[in-house]
Amino acid sequence: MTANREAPQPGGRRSTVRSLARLWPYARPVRGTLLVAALCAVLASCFGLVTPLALKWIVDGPVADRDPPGVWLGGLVVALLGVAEAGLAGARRILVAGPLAGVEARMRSAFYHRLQRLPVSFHDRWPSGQLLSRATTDLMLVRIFLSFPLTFLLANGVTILVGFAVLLLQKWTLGLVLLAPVVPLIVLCSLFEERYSRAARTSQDRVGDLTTIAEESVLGIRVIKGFGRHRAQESAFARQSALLRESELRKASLLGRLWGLVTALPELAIGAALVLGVVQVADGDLTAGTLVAFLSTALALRWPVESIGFLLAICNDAAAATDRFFEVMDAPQAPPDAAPEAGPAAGRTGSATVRDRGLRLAGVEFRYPDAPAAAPPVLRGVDLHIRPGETMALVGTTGSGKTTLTALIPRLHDATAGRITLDGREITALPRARLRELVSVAFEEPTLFSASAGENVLMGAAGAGEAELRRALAVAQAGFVHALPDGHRTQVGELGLSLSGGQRQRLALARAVVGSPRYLILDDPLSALDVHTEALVESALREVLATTTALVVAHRPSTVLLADRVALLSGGRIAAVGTHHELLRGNREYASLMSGPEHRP
Ligand SMILES: Nc1ncnc2c1ncn2[C@@H]1O[C@H](COP(=O)(O)OP(=O)(O)OP(=O)(O)O)[C@@H](O)[C@H]1O
Repeated sequence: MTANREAPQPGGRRSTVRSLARLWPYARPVRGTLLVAALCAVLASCFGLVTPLALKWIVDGPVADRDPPGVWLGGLVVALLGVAEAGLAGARRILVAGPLAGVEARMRSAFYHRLQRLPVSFHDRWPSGQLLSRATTDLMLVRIFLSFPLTFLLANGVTILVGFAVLLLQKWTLGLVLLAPVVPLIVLCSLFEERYSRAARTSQDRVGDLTTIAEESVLGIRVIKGFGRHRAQESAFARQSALLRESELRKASLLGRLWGLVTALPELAIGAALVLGVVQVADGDLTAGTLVAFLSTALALRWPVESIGFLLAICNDAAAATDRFFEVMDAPQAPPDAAPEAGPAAGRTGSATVRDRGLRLAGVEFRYPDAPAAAPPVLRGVDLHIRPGETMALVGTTGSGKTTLTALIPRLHDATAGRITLDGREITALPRARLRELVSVAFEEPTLFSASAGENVLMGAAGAGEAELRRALAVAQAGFVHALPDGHRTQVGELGLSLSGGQRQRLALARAVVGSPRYLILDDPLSALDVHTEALVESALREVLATTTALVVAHRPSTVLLADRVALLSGGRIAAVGTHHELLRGNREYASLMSGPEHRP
């Protein structure tokens, strides 16, 4: 059980700066704070650079003149500079912490909002771990970038420029010696950036794959235990974990090598400047104080220069995270709702001619977006009319497209051709919210949420209250809810796994009927019930079905008998429509499906 769906891979070489620039709309509201924080960092660095000048003054002044009060004064100035530097660094951190946590939270909300609105076909394609890791680890990397490297790249850049200006002013010959490593460092950094950005992307994609395996293992723990697959699952996890470790080590090795060179080259230059400086002092071309100040300034520039390596690394991690974030944010959304119609008829479905009323599918074709080009559509030329108040059973072999067809009516997928109308009105012309008020669905797999049993049911209809909840629970024969410790307020646990399959199915059914929808779509709603409960649910459902127009996917005669007519789906088309008995007598495929191959006309 490893991730078999793959998130789309990025194509081509990307630019770190262009990727990071896309964060601007999210960072914009806190730009003032970021600017003040950057100023604090620049000021702190500048104080660090003033300290060597104070040292020069102490060495060439009070020390040379043997003036103890002067030395004390100099010491006090140096101490105050240090305190100011530390205070500014602390202030910067405090300033950015709150606003940037806000940026991260806003990005996460925007991401979640987007996920909720992306079409089902997107979620069919993307592994859940890839989405989870983008919403968590990647956004954390983005916050780290905004709070640390963004300001420090600016502050360190300014510090390096000011520092070198001071060095050149103090003694330009020695300054040039220190500038010698600049060109090799630029070449090294650009080589590093190219390689590290690829490694960062690989690593973050692997975090997503690992998250998918972990999530599947937790959700599928019953299957894993039931089939004794924990060792196989563990080795799948270990393999993915090893891949992640490998890419993390690659990142560490690239950063280690860069850091080594970024540290060594300036150290060599400082060593050379020291030797040259001492010779110049001996020759009387330079004062000892200037040499001390020069070397102190050079040493104060060590951190801004050495930090370039890991600041670049964090920038690349954040750029990969930003790309991954926007891959989801840029994914095409479901087409927008049609513009609302003006006038009193807007939003109503009741103005149809008698012929059009009810649910009608005309020439409907559907192909999954990721199906191979050569594969035939799952549904083609589907024509079906369910009259108002009628219940139609949909029967077909497994994989014939029944679930696919039911998904087209609430527009979980859009038909690739043909028309679906409710009381003569095309579903694509209805706002989705209105469509989903009119059409209610109980899926074959009854998904529940970490909420109370009652809240799970009431999700089926906005504004429904206690009375509707009780009625829906009664219809779905879900009276077991009242016997739970807190009645319908009892939490049902993640995915409802604390309930039996039949109990989950009855809650899902209650959710579908709670809003007394005008159209009801039930995908094999009774499959997990025992014969006794099934009979009870069926008799209650008959009452609900009498007041709605319903399409019920059925595998068993008992479910089919709830329907007025039956449609047989075969080869992607509606092959026959009639009553259960008519089809049983006249259609060999139907008879075989309902009763086994021995039941032939
Ligand atoms: N998300 C998807 N992407 C691509 N193909 C899909 C997808 N979902 C289903 N299919 C394919 O569409 C076809 C119809 O599937 P569907 O689930 O509609 O069948 P069904 O009649 O409901 O089957 P069952 O009775 O077993 O529930 C199958 O061949 C299936 O492999």
